[in-house]
Amino acid sequence: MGDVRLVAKDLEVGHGGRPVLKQVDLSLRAGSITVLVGPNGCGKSTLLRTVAGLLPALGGEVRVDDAPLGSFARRTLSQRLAFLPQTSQAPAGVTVRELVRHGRYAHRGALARHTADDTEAIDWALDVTDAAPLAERRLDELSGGERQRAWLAMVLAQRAGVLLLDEPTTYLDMRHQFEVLDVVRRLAREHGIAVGVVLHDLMQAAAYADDVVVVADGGVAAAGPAGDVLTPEVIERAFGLRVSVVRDPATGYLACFPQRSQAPAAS
Ligand SMILES: Nc1ncnc2c1ncn2[C@@H]1O[C@H](COP(=O)(O)OP(=O)(O)OP(=O)(O)O)[C@@H](O)[C@H]1O
Repeated sequence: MGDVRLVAKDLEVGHGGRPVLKQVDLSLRAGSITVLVGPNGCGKSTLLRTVAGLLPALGGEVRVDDAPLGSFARRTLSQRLAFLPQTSQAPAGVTVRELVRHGRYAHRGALARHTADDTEAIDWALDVTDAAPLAERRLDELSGGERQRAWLAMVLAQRAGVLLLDEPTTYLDMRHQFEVLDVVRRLAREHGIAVGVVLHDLMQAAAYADDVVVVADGGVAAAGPAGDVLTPEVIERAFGLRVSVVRDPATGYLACFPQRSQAPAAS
């Protein structure tokens, strides 16, 4: 198992001093994907934004590469940790390459000249997200899936060891959802990035997670390896939904199926 890149201990998160989640422990390891799941409004985004340093913690601590989150200046933190929020806005008319170049501001500042390192990081980020053919296209002319790959390329160009993604598959069709998650898995496996990702779809969580954190009822309801955590009991407790969990013999991936009260119509 890879080194711990980000750790949260006894973390309390919330808004305006009002707690949403308490006693959260979380570890993100190099080369590993940790998926946060939980019902709507349970606090997944609040947790991710707090560990990204965008919301103040109400209690407990977050450490990145073994240093307190608060000890980093914004730019040095961006070199270690990249965060892609649920929705992002770009200036009108910006091209994909210009957007991805923004990811390098963490390293160079907005006004500094670009170096060969920057060009290499931008080309790598475009390449690994299959966004290179889109590089000169305007972001506002792309499909939702193409645009999402461009945003992902932008955060990758930061070349951070920790990648936090808040529902990166929203608005994507099934093929593009899996394409984006395949890219994320490749980043973890081949580049040793520690990934923390919020996903709504339990099928995707089961297929891509090394570890799962189930957030519900004001805290962490269960956490650990996907195969241990994604059980019918845990899912029913957290989501109020009865499911069957099976392992696909062809791929070895876990899959969750809702149990319906009515049998499917005969074909
Ligand atoms: N900026 C804010 N100010 C005050 N309360 C907020 C703010 N953002 C979120 N909340 C509240 O915090 C709680 C957790 O919201 P959060 O967005 O973290 O949940 P979530 O699990 O990510 O939800 P979803 O699955 O619907 O995206 C909710 O009760 C929400 O209303």
